[in-house]
Amino acid sequence: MQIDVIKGHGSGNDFLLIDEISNIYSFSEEDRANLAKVLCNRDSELGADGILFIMNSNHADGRMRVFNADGSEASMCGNGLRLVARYICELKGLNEAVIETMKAILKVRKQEDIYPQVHTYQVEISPVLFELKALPLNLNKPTLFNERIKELSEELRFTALAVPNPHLISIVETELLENNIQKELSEKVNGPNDLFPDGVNVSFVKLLEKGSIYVRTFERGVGFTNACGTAMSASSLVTCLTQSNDYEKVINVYNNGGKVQCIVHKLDDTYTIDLIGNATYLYRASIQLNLSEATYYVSSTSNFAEQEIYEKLQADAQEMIKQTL
Ligand SMILES: N[C@@H](CCC[C@H](N)C(=O)O)C(=O)O
Repeated sequence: MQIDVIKGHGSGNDFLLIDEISNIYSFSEEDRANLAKVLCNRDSELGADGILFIMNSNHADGRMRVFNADGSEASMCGNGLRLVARYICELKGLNEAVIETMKAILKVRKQEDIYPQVHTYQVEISPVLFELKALPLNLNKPTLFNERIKELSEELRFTALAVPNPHLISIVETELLENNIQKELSEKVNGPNDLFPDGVNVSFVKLLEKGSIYVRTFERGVGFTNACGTAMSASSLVTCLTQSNDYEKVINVYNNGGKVQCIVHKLDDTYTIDLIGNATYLYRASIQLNLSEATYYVSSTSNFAEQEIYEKLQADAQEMIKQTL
């Protein structure tokens, strides 16, 4: 069969967008998982961190389903939602929209460019849940805020939250970004395990200066990615809870793929986060696919001329990381 995809990225977290609004593909659930495994394979022609299926919704302007590179489905994807926001807004001629995700209907809107000529979208990250059963995390306590998990590390402190995909966040010093600790501990908990039956995304966060943080994430179902939007949002919230940053103020979040901005809102005990950043298209591709044999080839591509401009944002972000990390 032939399918058309757009490859795009948010902060270098790259995805294949498949439009099931304009095309009738009729994928089974098994097909979706297999598509993710086959097309996202980095040794194949396309390769990506995941697939974003863009679908019609009965309750919203569109619906997003996210599959990680290993074929697992995630409840949410912040960087991916910016790409889907752009796709749906452009398809339907909107400046703002609501998009159905697995666990919530979320507001998205086109934003002022975060960097000259870089397509920029703002997406809502919500609901935010601290109850350990929401991740789930099997510890004998209701929540985990800046505390040790003895099974994982004697030294590090963690906060666990679901936004609503599961995240484990640790605020660290630079030395801890320079060794293998994050990879080693992430590999223990990334996939299903006794502590996190559904696995977890693991982020190390370094405070750079007031209003600026650096976040690196080992993602469930993928491994280290250039950036993870939900992780950067969750990390921003954790730095507000620890009083290193302020609610309602822009937090610049640097990552290995560039930079986004987060604004954390607190209303009584309810938190929501605005995630603002690029939604960059790389190219459009037509694929000839043989799913039963798990093979495909790309029959044609056409480039969007957006990456060169994005790389200026990325170079500025890398300079900031180099100077402050
Ligand atoms: N990179 C995404 C998150 C994708 C899902 C994640 N790997 C999970 O399994 O929860 C983002 O930008 O939020």
